[in-house]
Amino acid sequence: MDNLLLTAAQMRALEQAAIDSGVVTGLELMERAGTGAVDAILDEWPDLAAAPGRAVVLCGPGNNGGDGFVVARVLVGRGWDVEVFLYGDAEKLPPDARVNYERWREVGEVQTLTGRDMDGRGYVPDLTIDAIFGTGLSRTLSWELCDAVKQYAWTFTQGTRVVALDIPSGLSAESGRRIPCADPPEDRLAFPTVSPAAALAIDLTLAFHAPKIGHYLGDAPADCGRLRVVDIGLNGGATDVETARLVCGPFEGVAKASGHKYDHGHAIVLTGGMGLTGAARLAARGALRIGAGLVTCVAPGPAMMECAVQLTAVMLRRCDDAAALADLLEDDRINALCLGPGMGLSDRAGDLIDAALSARRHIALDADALTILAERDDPFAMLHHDCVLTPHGGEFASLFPDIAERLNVPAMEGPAYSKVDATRDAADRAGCTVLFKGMDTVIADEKGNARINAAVYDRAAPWLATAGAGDVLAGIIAGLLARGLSPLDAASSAAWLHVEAARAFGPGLIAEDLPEMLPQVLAALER
Ligand SMILES: NC(=O)C1=CN([C@@H]2O[C@H](COP(=O)(O)OP(=O)(O)OC[C@H]3O[C@@H](n4cnc5c(N)ncnc54)[C@H](OP(=O)(O)O)[C@@H]3O)[C@@H](O)[C@H]2O)[C@@H](O)CC1
Ligand SMILES: [K+]
Repeated sequence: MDNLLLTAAQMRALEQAAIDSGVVTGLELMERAGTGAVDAILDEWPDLAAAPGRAVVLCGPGNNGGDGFVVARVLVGRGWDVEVFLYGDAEKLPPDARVNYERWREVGEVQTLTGRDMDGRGYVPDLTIDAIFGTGLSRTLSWELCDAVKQYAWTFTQGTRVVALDIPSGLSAESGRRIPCADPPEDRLAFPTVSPAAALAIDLTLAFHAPKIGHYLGDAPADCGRLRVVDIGLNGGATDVETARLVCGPFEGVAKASGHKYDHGHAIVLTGGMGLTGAARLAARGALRIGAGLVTCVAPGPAMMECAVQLTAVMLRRCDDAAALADLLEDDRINALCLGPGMGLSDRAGDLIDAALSARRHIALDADALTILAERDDPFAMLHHDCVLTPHGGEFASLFPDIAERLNVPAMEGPAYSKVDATRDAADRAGCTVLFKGMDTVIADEKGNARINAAVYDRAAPWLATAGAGDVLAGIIAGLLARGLSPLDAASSAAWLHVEAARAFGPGLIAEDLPEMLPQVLAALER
């Protein structure tokens, strides 16, 4: 289950296609955006609807600024007192924005958005509208703009509701990251520049038509405040360019159909040595709770007793070396493996990984398995398209150093390289599905499909940052692979369920709780 997210270029293409087809003009879309924004704001804060107040609208040089002029005019029409500032040259506004600039000029003044005078208005507005940049931001922001917005924000953000039109100004609609501000002049070096997106402390972001990919990545969830979508009457989201989708639920196959236990697969989880089996046992519990028919922990001799006293429904087999694992995998009912949690970095662990990869099963590779691969000359030589790699940021940088470097350099111009691009490139190189963890988990496969499982906005799950949570995720993936989901669907569903389990438990969560919350999460899906 998923929802389409758009790049800035796709949004422009949709808009252009609608305009070219003659069903709507750009001016009508801008009117709908501005009117829809005011409706959404007054719906969000009924006190503002009940008593019109004072607003400040900060407009920029493109169509986002045009939306701002519409908002200003509509607010005045509803009894508001509005001041408008423009960053840029009114003569150079694009045509639709220019029309709305002129319409606004019939209603009120336009002041210049500079550092001067921004901090001395003599009142605190009830509402501030950020309409400086939208999806067209394409390069480093000038110091003068950043300074002006900072001065305004420092004086007024306490007490004013701040709303960003489409996306907070300064954020890339592709990467969700802040595009840097230019360095200050020599005599202002002591005054740090701050991105308008951060300085304004935005309470609400109103995305027009659909969320953009950047709304769910990088700095955006912290900078956007709440995120709402404003319908501007554009049809659908179909584009001919591959894009990313937001994971909004588990994929087909997670709900359990009737059948014998072997119809639901047999997952095995390789443990570490004595004293190091906890991570694998957590993973195994996740695999079993998500419905794998059978789950077996596979442990070396010295760790057998430790596992035996802890496991009941999860089965246990001894396996001392790669040859023993290869023998075990002669049983073709074993259809999925989980490798890595607590496995250690020994040569034995490396040999076990090779034996597993040679046996061509569905395999979730996590933690130590990723570290072992990253140390190899060719980490991806033995991977195949039934594998899922689940790196966090550090593991991703070890496995794909050049891709991580490209992702981490500040984006000076658009469209910015995003975590979606990076994960897609990583999956292409690895030849399998990659799940790049974070609050903005991105899942991509080797065919170019990409999805975002966002634990942000009203799905925030801060309690997931706890030891062992990643091991459970790897186990849930292995369980879903055993049940026959494709690597992309297994990884996406697992990421979604993992966040839902954390949210269902709430504060105080520890990793052991995650598998135990899955029945409740699954039951809620059936209601
Ligand atoms: N698509 C749709 O369906 C609809 C879109 N709508 C709205 O339009 C918005 C997109 O409009 P947009 O393309 O004009 O982009 P926007 O962000 O306003 O500004 C770009 C301008 O800024 C300039 N510029 C760029 N970077 C800069 C910098 N660092 N410093 C200084 N200047 C910089 C750039 O100049 P240039 O690069 O051309 O030199 C250009 O002039 C979208 O977010 C939504 O709000 C709605 O009306 C409803 C329908
Ligand atoms: K904006």
